[in-house]
Amino acid sequence: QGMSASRAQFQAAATQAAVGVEERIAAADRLDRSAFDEGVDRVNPGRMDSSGPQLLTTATANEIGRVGQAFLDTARNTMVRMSIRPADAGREIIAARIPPPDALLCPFQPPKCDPTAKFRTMDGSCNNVVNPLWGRSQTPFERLLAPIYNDGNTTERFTGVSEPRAASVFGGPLPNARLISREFHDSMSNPLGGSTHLLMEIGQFISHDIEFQALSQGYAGANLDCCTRTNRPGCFPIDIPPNDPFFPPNRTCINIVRALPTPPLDCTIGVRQQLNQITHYLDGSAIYGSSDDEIRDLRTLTGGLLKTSSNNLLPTAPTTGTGCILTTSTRPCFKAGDVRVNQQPMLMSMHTVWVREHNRLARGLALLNPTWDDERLFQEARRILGAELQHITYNEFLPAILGRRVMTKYGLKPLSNGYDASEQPMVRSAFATAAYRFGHSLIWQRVLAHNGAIKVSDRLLKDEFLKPDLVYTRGVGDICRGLTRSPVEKVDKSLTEQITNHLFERERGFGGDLAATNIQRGRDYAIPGYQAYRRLCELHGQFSHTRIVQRKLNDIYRSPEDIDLFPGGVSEIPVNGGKVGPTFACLIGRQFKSLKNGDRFYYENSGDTAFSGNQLQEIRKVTLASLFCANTDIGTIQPSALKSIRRGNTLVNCNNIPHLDLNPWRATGCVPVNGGYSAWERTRCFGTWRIRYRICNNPLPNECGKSCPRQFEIQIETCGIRRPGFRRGNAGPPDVAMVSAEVSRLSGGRISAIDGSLMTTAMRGFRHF
Ligand code: HEM
Ligand SMILES: [Ca+2]
Repeated sequence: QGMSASRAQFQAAATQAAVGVEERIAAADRLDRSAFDEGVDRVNPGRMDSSGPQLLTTATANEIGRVGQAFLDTARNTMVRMSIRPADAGREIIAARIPPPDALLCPFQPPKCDPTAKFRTMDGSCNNVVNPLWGRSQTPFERLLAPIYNDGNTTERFTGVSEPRAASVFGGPLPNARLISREFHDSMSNPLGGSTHLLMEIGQFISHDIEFQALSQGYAGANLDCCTRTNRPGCFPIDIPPNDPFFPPNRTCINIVRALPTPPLDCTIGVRQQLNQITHYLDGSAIYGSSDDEIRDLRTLTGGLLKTSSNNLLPTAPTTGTGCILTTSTRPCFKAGDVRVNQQPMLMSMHTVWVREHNRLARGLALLNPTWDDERLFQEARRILGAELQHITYNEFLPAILGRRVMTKYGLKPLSNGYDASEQPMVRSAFATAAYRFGHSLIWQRVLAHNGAIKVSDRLLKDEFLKPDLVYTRGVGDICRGLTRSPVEKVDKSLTEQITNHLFERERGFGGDLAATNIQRGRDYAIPGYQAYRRLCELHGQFSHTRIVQRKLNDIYRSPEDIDLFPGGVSEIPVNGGKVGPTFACLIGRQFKSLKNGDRFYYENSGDTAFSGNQLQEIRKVTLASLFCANTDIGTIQPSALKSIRRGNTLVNCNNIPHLDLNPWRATGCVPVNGGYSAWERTRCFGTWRIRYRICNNPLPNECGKSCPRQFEIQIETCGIRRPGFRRGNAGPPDVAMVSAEVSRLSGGRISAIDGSLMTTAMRGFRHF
């Protein structure tokens, strides 16, 4: 009773709170408009700082962001009307579960699904047929723990609705993110013996398949300049503390914009959430895009192929309107299923290899199944490629990162457990903002291209950001070979200076800092601190840091409860056989468990969407080594490409690398029927004659490998005498019109009429149509 009364009150307050929300948002827009008009925010800024080109936020995301802003505004206003302290607002509003007032339109409307569809949708909807929006592109990240927004600057566990986590549990501000970066995340190079830089690149590629946060933009898609105009809803810049060892004195700020707000998926009035612009599923969206519009642009629409440019490179992108904002390169940048493709050449190469793999599969399928049209070839190739990507992730990549014990604990090994429709596939915000950014510690400072005999290019990463040149000059093969012959860094607190001082640098001293960005981003999402996740993972009471690291963290943070998740997690001692510590192993393990068990199309699943046993056997042969062999001129490679060349993993000729054989994909998708034809049948007698006939049961002649040269065969025979021909002496020949009508009926309309001469041949023997 009490509960429902207060819900009604909440509902009434929310309805009132939503009044005038459009005007309030318009006022914020005017601020951005003036920043744009005055040349502060620019579409093509000279400096890019940490987040890179924010231009990459899609129009769809921007629209949802506006609605999100309206929801947030309503939430805040509701709390004021209910006289609830900002400090309690978050907890109260989550508990109240208020449906949106009529004034606010929910941007998440479930689509109609075809539950029998064999292929994934492009946007990931309808994967879960009961909750068709789960995992769709342009839906919110999910959370493991309730956020700690610091509205009103309080320090309690469950707090406000929107302002970043900013306060220490002892009161006062958290340590500055740049300060933590430079004091804690030093730039020592600690190579990880035995592994290659490919471990970094495939890790990044996987992240670009499952998550891409929408960031705030200014007027007309301009990049917000939060260092010049600070106090705006989309701004969350980092002040650079004085005496920075690297940045010059005239640089005082790192430009960070906030992630766009979105309503939660159920559109209750609640706390700020963040938006994932791509499909949460590991489904090849980095290759195909996350919407019907994107894929339309990437396909040739013949033979199931994806577009390429000369030398079998990715298709090129126009310089404007695509997130391609290069000013330094003379060569065009690339277009792919994920717009971040142009970030650096190792990533561009990885994208290229996958597009080539798709086209290789489509061509192979076309040879085996000449009757398949463009759409069928495209979807079947996409389905195989998605399986290959999942197999590489769960069979090669994750075991290297997590070690055998963690793989077993979360059921991540191939062949362990199946689809669970109640498992939410969505990417969790702690994973997106911290745990899976462990990969930033893997980054080696150089980009190598290798031609098999010698290094043909060996430059600092900062000189390759946002430039496709190396791909054009050295080619994808040399860059892939470079990846399998470069070292990778240990996962530890050290991150290369290439990303902590020089990220996207175009003017010396004005690069971004990815470590500081990660910390600031965690606060933007208001994920709780490191200790909260230790408790979630049942690791509290144990120590996972060396004493030196522990002491450093104690020096920087006033309370252990204040420690941000990224620095706390990335600096842990790795688990046995893995590369990350127990907290990140737990968060990564849980995420990939839900991406597996929550994906109806996961490649090992049985049921309607299953691959056959023979097909699975072929998919299980796929490795990064076979992928590179099949799609580049690499020629030789070590079989475990994530591991460096050494005894037991020496270079072998690509001919000796097992590879996927497409034969099990010959003529799938139809049920072979009795040799293709039905049994012979006879009509009743019409006078002294009747028709003998059989029908091809295949969807098309020759489908399923069964011979069925024609659709329909007839013969006209005399009643009582079972042999061809019309016996002289009986009552006259059959009536042409009657036979015609009968044949038309029997053939299901496929043969509309036969004339006299056809009838004569049918009387002499078989007549095929
Ligand atoms: C040269 C290599 C890389 C560069 C330059 C790079 C750069 C960046 C940048 C600029 C962001 C956006 C930061 C923000 O504003 O919040 C980001 C996000 C991210 N990075 Fe990296 N990164 C690299 C490699 C990796 C690797 C190897 C991994 C994982 C194995 C990784 C995982 C992530 C994740 C999970 C995000 C969040 C993505 C999102 O939700 O939008 N990155 N990275
Ligand atoms: Ca995806």
